[in-house]
Amino acid sequence: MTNKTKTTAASALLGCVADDVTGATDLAINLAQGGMRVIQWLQIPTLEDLRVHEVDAIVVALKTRSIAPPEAVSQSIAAVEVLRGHGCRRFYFKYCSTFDSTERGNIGPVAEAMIDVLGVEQTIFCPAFPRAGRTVYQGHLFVGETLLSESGMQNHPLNPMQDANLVRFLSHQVTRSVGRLRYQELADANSAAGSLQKQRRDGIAHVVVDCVEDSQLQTIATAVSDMPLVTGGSGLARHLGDAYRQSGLMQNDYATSVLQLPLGRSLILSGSCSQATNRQVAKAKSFCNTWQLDVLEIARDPGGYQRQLAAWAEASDVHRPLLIYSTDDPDGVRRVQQTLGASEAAQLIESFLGKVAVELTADVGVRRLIVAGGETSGAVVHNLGIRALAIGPEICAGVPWTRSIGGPQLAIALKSGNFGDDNFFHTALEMLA
Ligand SMILES: Nc1ncnc2c1ncn2[C@@H]1O[C@H](COP(=O)(O)OP(=O)(O)OP(=O)(O)O)[C@@H](O)[C@H]1O
Ligand SMILES: O=C(O)[C@@H](O)C(=O)CO
Repeated sequence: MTNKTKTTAASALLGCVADDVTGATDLAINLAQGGMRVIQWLQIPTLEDLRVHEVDAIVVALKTRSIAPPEAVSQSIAAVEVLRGHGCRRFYFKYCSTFDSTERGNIGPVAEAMIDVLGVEQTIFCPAFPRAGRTVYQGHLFVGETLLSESGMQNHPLNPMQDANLVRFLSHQVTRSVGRLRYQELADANSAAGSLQKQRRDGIAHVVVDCVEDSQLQTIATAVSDMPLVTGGSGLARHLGDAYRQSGLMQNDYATSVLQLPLGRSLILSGSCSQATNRQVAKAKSFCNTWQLDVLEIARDPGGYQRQLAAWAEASDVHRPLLIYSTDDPDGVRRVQQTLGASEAAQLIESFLGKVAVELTADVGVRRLIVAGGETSGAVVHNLGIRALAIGPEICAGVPWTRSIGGPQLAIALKSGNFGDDNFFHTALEMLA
């Protein structure tokens, strides 16, 4: 992405709407690695905003994964309208590679509303991201070697995933029929495109796509390059640049940006309760000043608790990163939820971590910020008033360092709950050392 301010940037080809902030960053780095220039907005931009940055792909990060379906639909469509108004000709709806949703939505309702507003007959559902261990076979989603519903995601605090059969699960969320693009049809792009076409003729609007390896993502990207709307995780996005170049929609292949990232103290805020984040937090305790949030105490006296935490941060060793977390195992989460209610607890923690981010960047000199968890990240960037992100180098599959545009000058890494190996936090901070 160029940083030059222009008033007449050409229209971006691809307009993307992501249902959470870490998912959007994951999408952005994958598009960038496919040779596209990308900007990520943290709220719906204005047409004026979009004229300033010359890019090939615009990613709009919403926080619609866990809200009521009508509200998710209305925000997503508002984003699509701006992207279409800007001149985008291809659209991408990004959700989690673990298909995070409930029987009511929001993946199905949002995709269906996008189908309607864009006037298309069909879209695909491709959560697969083999490089991050997400594969789909016979319509079933796997995390590593395990079915989604046995992967730990069945205990998710907001959207427990208890059915790995995506055709069945998606069917509960949509009004039109759901089909499959089968493993056997992925031998080449023509065979995949042929199957999609046949299903389109048969009136199948939603097609769940099998995919167990990266080369199949390439095949799928080529097969769908003429589809106005695709939906999925971020794996497919890595191959869209090539597919669009092959079909003549894009000419250039851009290298990923080298970003100047600010110097200052490091802070890790973790609100994800995924198995991966639990392991990463456990590892990070050895090199961080560490504070585990007492959620019930926050509920009792949020102001007093925040003052205690700020005093601790102020007094702590400036050479060690700060680690503040509500991350807990399923029993700990259950105890909190039984007392406060699941969504009340979530909102309380998110808003508290958002305020902590504001206070510690303003008062303690934090300039490098890592946030774990999509909902948590959404709350933190909104509290900080950051408008957009420039995408930098990749830390691990799906997680880049980024630089804030608007709000405080920060290097920020937004980590999806399930991403990264056990040493993720250390690796991320070492990259900036
Ligand atoms: N100890 C806790 N008890 C109850 N709820 C918690 C606790 N800690 C965090 N939460 C809530 O759980 C939710 C975790 O969602 P979040 O999206 O941040 O992480 P994730 O789902 O693991 O990540 P991703 O969406 O990137 O996969 C947040 O709303 C958070 O506030
Ligand atoms: O697709 C993924 O797994 C992530 O980008 C994500 O959305 C997790 O919240």
